[in-house]
Amino acid sequence: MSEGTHKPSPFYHKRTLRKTREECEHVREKFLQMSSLEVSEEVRQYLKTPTFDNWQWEDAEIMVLLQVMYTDLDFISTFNIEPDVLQQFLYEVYRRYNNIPFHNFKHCFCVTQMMYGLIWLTDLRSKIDSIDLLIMLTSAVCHDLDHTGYNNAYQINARTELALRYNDISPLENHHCAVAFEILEKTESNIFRNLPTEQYKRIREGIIKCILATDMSRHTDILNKFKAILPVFDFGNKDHRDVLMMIMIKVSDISNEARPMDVAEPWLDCLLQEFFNQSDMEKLEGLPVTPFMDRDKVTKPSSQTGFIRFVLFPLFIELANLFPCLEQHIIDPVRKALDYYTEMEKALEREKQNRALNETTVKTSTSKEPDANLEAKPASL
Ligand SMILES: Nc1nc2c(ncn2[C@@H]2O[C@H](COP(=O)(O)O)[C@@H](O)[C@H]2O)c(=O)[nH]1
Ligand SMILES: [Zn+2]
Repeated sequence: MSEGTHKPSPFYHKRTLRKTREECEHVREKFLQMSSLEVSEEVRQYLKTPTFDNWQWEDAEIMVLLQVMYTDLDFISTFNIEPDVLQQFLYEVYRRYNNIPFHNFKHCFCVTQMMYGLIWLTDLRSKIDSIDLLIMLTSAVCHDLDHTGYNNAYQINARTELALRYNDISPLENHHCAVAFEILEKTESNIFRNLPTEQYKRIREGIIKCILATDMSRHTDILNKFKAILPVFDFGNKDHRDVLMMIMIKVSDISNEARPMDVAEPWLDCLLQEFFNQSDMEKLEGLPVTPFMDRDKVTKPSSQTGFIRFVLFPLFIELANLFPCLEQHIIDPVRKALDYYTEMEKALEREKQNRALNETTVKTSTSKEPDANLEAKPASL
């Protein structure tokens, strides 16, 4: 579309994404009923592992599980968080994740659950202050609030309200963060309301840093910073801790392939569904089409093999350099996923070649048909 005529409504995508009031109220009631029930020790332990299967749990149960994380990391007692305020916070968070294929409340849960698992697996409680752990967990909970299913490239190219508001600088991540603090501005959902101003300031600064770090356009920059400090890493150094916190939210954010195959693969289907929705919209609106989202070019294996080789491994390996115990939990499963998608890629390639071969055979045989007819004609002709 030409300049000037292209004017997508900034609220174009907002009509159908939002959860309805009825849906929210229904989940809230269930959550409140369930939250008084005791979660078993078996589930509490399972919740600390990257093998946790999110697909077995409905949204109200997921809210209870998030509550368990705050409780079992002792945040309730350490930061004097009232149970009803935590419940209201979690409800507001649930309400403000949209009904979209990938960046939804279940993604929020998975990222938070991975962060929670990493905290336990690395015994991080013995290495850094609780306040940093609180920042990490809460950042994970809030990191994609009100995601519309269209990435930053789209926001910028379509000149959406978010891109305008944030001057094309990480529009989504800035928005997720702003929504988080909108929730925290309300007294009834401010889980930090009993903290002294200085602590609140530190938490706010930390959450902003962590959420903004999830913009993948900053990936290489953040990873290089981490690599540079790794040989002299010091848990007592605030600058080092800040980079580690950013790395850990990044790892958690893109960690689906570190999960068992039957948990991870449906997530890829959801991601591709969201990618394809975006590229369809880009085509419809005459915007540049994001190549890795184009349904005419991308397959499941082609999407994953490159992502695993060039994004996941380089990132996960560095975190495992600091915490060698993570190798078996996040590197080994990703290696398996790479094998799985490499095989799938080969199978698809074979299928494509066979199809091409069949088409050539059909073409050759049909192009021979007139000759055959001719041959069948009487010699006198
Ligand atoms: N091809 C794949 N891309 C992935 C996968 N997991 C994540 N991603 C990409 O990274 C960003 C993560 O940031 P978020 O804050 O938006 O969640 C996501 O949007 C994808 O573009 C994956 O398994 N394969
Ligand atoms: Zn995310």
